[in-house]
Amino acid sequence: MATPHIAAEKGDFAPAVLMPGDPRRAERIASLLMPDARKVSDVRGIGAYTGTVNGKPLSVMASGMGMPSIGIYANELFAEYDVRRIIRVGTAGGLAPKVTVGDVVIALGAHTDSAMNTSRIPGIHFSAVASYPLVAAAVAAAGDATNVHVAPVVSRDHFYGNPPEQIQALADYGTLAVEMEAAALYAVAAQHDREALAVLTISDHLLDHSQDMSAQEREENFARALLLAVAAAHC
Ligand SMILES: O=P(O)(O)O[C@H]1O[C@H](CO)[C@@H](O)[C@H]1O
Ligand SMILES: O=c1cc[nH]c(=O)[nH]1
Repeated sequence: MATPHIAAEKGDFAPAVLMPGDPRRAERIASLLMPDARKVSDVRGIGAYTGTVNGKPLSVMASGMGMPSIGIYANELFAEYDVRRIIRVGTAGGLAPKVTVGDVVIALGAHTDSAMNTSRIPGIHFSAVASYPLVAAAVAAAGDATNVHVAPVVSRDHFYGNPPEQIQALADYGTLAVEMEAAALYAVAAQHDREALAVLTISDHLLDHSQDMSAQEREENFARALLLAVAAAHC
């Protein structure tokens, strides 16, 4: 049984899926975590892998970039493959002085400028929030690490051209980072009565670009976030 975007059989996916944006990061995570990983789909070059970690089943699949893309994959995984939880393992731009490059943000909620959530419930400003048990598991796995934060992020439709006054206002409201998928993921999970979380590594900083990661570093630097994501996947 296939969907328009996933060529896999029912049962090919584990109940928990780790979902980075980058297909190469997905491949890296799968080979790092799961020596027994097998590729279960490769439509559009979006590899999906299933194996086990410490004897527990896990899948890894990329989302591509942006809310429409993650919305498609999350919908198909929840609706057709009986996936119960998706944990995004992404990168994000820091937007407040409190975070630095390499820090991890557990995204408690996600503001958005996307019409995808505005149009969900007419007349309502939808609150895109993470699933509490997954947040709790990730926080517990972080222990007393000082470079792990639990806070709202903003999911934007545009990568380029963040309006400075908007970024400042978001920071004033306690928002720590900007990325492009969490708000849609949280909404799709709520729609399907499933669970979701985004664990984000700060890859660059909007206020100081001197420490920004290269494309290669963005593909490779996810070890700390991965520990928290696996804890949430298997809680
Ligand atoms: O590194 P990923 O997980 O793709 O996440 C971030 O990077 C991409 C932009 O470069 C967007 O998808 C954004 O959300
Ligand atoms: O600045 C950034 C970095 C990663 N992802 C984003 O969407 N923005």
